[in-house]
Amino acid sequence: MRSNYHPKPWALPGIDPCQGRAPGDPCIQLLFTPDTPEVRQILTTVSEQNKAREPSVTLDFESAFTNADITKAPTRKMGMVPVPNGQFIYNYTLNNPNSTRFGIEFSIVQGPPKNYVYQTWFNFTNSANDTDPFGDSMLSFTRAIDEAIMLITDSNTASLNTALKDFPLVPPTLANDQVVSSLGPMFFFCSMMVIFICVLNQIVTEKELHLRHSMQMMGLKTLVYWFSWWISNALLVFISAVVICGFGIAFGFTVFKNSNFLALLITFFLFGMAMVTMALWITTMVKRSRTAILIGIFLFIIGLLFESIVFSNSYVGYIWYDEGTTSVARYILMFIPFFNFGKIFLDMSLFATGRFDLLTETYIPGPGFKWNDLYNPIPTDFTPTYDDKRTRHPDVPAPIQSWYLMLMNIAVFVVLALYLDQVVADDYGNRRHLLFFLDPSFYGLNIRKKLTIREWISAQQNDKTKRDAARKKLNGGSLTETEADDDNDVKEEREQALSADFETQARICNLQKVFRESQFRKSPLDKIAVKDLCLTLQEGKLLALLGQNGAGKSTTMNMLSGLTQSTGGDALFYGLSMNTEMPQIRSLMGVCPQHDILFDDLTAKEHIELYAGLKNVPKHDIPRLTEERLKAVRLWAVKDRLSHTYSGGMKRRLSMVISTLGDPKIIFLDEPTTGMDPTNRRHVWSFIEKFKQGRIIILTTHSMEEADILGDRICVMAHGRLRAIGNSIHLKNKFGAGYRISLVTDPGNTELVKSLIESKVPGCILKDSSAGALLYQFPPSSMPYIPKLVQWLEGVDGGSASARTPTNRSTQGSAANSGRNTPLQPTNGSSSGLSNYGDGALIHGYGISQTSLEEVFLKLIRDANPDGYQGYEISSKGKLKSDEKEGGHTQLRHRGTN
Ligand SMILES: Nc1ncnc2c1ncn2[C@@H]1O[C@H](COP(=O)(O)OP(=O)(O)OP(=O)(O)O)[C@@H](O)[C@H]1O
Repeated sequence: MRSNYHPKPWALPGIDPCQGRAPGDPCIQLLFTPDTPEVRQILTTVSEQNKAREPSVTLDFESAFTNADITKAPTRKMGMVPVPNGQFIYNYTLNNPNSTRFGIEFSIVQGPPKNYVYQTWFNFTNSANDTDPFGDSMLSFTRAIDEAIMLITDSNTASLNTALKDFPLVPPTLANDQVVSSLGPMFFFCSMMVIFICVLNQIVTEKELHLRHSMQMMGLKTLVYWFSWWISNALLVFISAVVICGFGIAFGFTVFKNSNFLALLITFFLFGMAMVTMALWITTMVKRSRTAILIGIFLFIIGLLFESIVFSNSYVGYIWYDEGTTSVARYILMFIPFFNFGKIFLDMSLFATGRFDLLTETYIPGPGFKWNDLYNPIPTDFTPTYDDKRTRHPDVPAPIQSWYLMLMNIAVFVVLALYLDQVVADDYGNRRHLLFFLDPSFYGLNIRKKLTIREWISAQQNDKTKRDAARKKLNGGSLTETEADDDNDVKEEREQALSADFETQARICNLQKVFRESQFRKSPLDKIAVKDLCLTLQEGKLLALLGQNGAGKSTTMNMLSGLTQSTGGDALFYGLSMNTEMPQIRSLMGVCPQHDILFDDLTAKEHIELYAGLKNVPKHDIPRLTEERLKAVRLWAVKDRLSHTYSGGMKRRLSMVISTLGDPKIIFLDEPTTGMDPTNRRHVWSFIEKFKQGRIIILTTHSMEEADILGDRICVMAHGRLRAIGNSIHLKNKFGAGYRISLVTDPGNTELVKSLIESKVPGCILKDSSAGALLYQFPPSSMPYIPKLVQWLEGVDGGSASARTPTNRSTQGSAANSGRNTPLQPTNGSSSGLSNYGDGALIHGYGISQTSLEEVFLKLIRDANPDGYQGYEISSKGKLKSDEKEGGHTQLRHRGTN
């Protein structure tokens, strides 16, 4: 602050000029009453005296105001205006704040002695026309009046009696409207932001839980998905807009009472919809719900500050339209819905409630917001002359512009949401080309020629040749594994899949999936999850897909079910190509994905109704279907419980049932029985077994028992490649170690028994011999000798060994006939017997077992991982731990295997 130790005197100036709200605006210099000759004489003297002091100020008499002029603001600079009385001065300055510089009311007592009593009205505010009694402006005025009185009268006999009074200020009764108009944008913004954050969270959670994918696999179209979100929220936004307007009116806020209801409703609705659409757009770029909520809160805070600071009054609210503010800021802000909302709500508040002028501390009442005001530029104030062009903000656009901008916001966000939804990679790595919209197939126009099966196969082969060449180049001229290394069955399967003459309902040709290290270039480090898979699939047959963790089973299922795009190859289902006709395939398809994709807040019954609806199941069939399917998997009793209260196994069963809705011809079951207890698992098996008639089913599992029982054909994958294929018996015979027989004899007869066995079964291998207990392994080459040996052991060939018929006879015969074991009566293919024919019997007991599917699986996995497979527990030397060997049969503990 400036110090002033030696203040200097200065001459008091004359009466300074009046001023309107803005420089040059109309104003009144003086309102005076009563209009008597004596008063006019005093004021004429004042005017003349002042000319010398302030030549720029002309204090001429104007024509008198009548009571009818009480609300008429000045339309030009006026001098001294006679008014009817002091009350008029009060009312006039209240109705037209800051328009008048001074008021004066004389009550001259004629005497003697003569007493000049007068009261001066002044404007005790900080803005235009401020004439506070402590400033020189007020002092000059009273000096001028007193001087004039002294000049025209005998100062020895007359006396002066002066009083001061300030102009009336804002009536405090309208304070609540001031709160609404200044805090309104903030408050109503908050209510819409709640919906915004909810939408963000719900959609991203749905994405995170893959619920959307599941619905899409069940036939939900992308546009329908977005539209359903948009329309359901439109309803919510409409209800909340009605509630907000209703509350505003019920609480009697002027901004609501004095505004056109429809205009208000549309404003809130458009703002809500713009925010909802903005949320839809943001969800396309966010994968985790936590991130979505953080973004929502961030925008909420920014918006709140914006509304509370920027749009709380017209000084800052219209700053964007000032000449000094760069228009770039305004153009950017136009894309933010809460900017557009804040602007129009401020406009409405100004029209409806007027405004509280912070600088002048004056309440300026508004005329109300009518429909037509949407098209009127914003007035600078709401004096009765606000229709006058000069009193309007020249650059502030009419309120309707905010509606147009919010509609523009909605359109832009819709386009962005739909576009980014296609080009931003999802959790499965799916994304379309940046220019996907130029492809006619995107619009359902299939201009590609439908290929014959021969052409299709040839296209797949050409494609593979190119891929191989590219990979060879990338790997420095070699391919790590080729088809030549494949097992014979796998080769045969490939030939069938690639033969146009082989008739089958579905075939997979050279299917490949590469997960890229980099989005931009190929690299030797790219993960080949599935490599040139060729398979044939037949109706009524279930194909069980086995493989270690990370073998590529789920990726295969995901590609076939359209969840992930393949990076090479194709599949044909009933003549429809997976790559180009997935929407048609989806209508034939049912999927039970690896992870349950259920809505927490829906019951089992509601899930079935939802998905049956998506699958176009006739409405009248749904109740019957619900009962039949839920009973089949034993969920009928809990059909009305919310799915989040279900156990893991129950959820799995529900997912399984969902995959069977809509009578699909192709069903993908990814580990359908994970987490189920043995009883329920058997129910599900039974259901699958019945359901597979006339359908193609592909099932992945880690349960060898399940594959053994359900699989008409079993294939084993490792490192994305098919390693073996065939029915259970075929695989056991081909890859198993053959049979194992354990015998118990007297220790003294050990050598005799050994020589007998070895003579009966050439090529058998003694694995263990201790204290009369012998363990033999018979390789597949010795299979022809096994029946004879068993007869000998049973004593039915008249030999010396004797044992009673095993109580737990193998079902191998029937299994061999059908190519697999009987469902629901699983067997490990073993039998056992116990000699009890007295002390003379050579063999006291024996047990026989065939290699299990698990052993076959483990062998194949070991062969595929010569250096040890990290998915299994291995010792430091890379050998299996000894405590994991059971009864001579190697048992591997598989991580994550049920
Ligand atoms: N989105 C992805 N990005 C990168 N690599 C992936 C992706 N999804 C899968 N993979 C890789 O692809 C390989 C095959 O995975 P997949 O899920 O198909 O195996 P799986 O046989 O189903 O295994 P599990 O039995 O554990 O379910 C794995 O090495 C995995 O790490």
